[in-house]
Amino acid sequence: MAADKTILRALRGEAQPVPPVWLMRQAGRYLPEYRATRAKAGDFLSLCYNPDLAAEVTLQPIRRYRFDAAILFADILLLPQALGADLWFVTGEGPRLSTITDAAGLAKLKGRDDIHEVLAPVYETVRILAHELPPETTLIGFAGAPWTVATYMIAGRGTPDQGPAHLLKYTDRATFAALIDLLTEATVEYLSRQVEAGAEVVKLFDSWAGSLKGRDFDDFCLTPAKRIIAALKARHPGLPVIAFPREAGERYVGFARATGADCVALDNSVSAEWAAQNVQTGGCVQGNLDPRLMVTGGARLVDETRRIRDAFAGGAHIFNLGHGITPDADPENVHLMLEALRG
Ligand SMILES: Cc1c2[nH]c(c1CCC(=O)O)Cc1[nH]c(c(CCC(=O)O)c1C)Cc1[nH]c(c(CCC(=O)O)c1C)Cc1[nH]c(c(C)c1CCC(=O)O)C2
Repeated sequence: MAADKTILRALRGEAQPVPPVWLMRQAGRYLPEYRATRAKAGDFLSLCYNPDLAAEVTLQPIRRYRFDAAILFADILLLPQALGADLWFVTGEGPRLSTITDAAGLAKLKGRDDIHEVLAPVYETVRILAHELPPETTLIGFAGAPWTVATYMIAGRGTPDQGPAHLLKYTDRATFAALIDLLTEATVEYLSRQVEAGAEVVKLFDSWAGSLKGRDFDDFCLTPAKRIIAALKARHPGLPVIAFPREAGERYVGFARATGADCVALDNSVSAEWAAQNVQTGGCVQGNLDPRLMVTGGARLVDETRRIRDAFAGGAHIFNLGHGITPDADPENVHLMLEALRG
């Protein structure tokens, strides 16, 4: 029965007349019911660590839109916190972390097996969801990819060009590489526990992959993803994995084969027509509608939705945005997109 879920069929490589659909950040500030639950929790991190409320916000977009997948409500920065970094969110600005700038800072972090006490509420959220989701809905667990998580740990915040992480990569390569290794190993443990708790698919978010070029892309995006996917599949045979090397451009070509991912998620900087010819030939793809269309709506949203659906109709495809839906999106536009996709 489970194998008949639309998302799992796509991940096995099946083309479907209407592609399954979910949205990155589908539980988020554009929904009034999310804002109400976050207010009840107090703040974003309290919401992440409250299993009942985190499960509630995960379910909200499923009730409203009947998406084919639910993504666990958590954040990629919970793992650095579990490794011992300080983490807080500044309203209207984003995340802040204590910084890792040298070997001494790295040495203070915990080991890959010492993360589970902090992350236990996340596993509990997964268990609740595995129980509460409609039987046709696939539950996706996730983690940040090592490079993207490292960029936040090194800079202590989001950065436009990931400058501090690139500098550490050149000035103290041993520390930088050791941080990537620790994150690679800890991510395997973290995702493994999510799968044991009931996640059916896992997704690796490498939001800043596009700033790695040449050999750096191989060493710090591709190779860690390959190691994580191989270790997870050894422990959980048949586990489908979605990889999102955002803004990888030409490097999307062959990424699934090189890493062992079952699906590559595309941002909206590549055209669906190009990706159908150059990426989808290697297996399932996910994406790639511009999230701005969820703000502007109208005929353009309808046309672009159908264009992307039709471009990928020859192979396996999971419909999604090219990046997360934004707080200024109109919830009605999600209905408009779903009607265009299914009609
Ligand atoms: C880089 C990154 C982060 N977190 C994540 C990424 C990778 C994907 C991407 O590139 O967007 C991933 C993430 N963050 C969140 C999820 C939950 C699942 C989902 O609905 O997609 C997922 C999968 C919730 C969240 N994570 C965050 C929110 C908004 C917080 C709030 O409610 O105030 C949500 C719903 C906060 C967050 N978390 C992060 C930042 C930079 C911010 C601040 C920016 C912002 O406010 O949008 C780190």
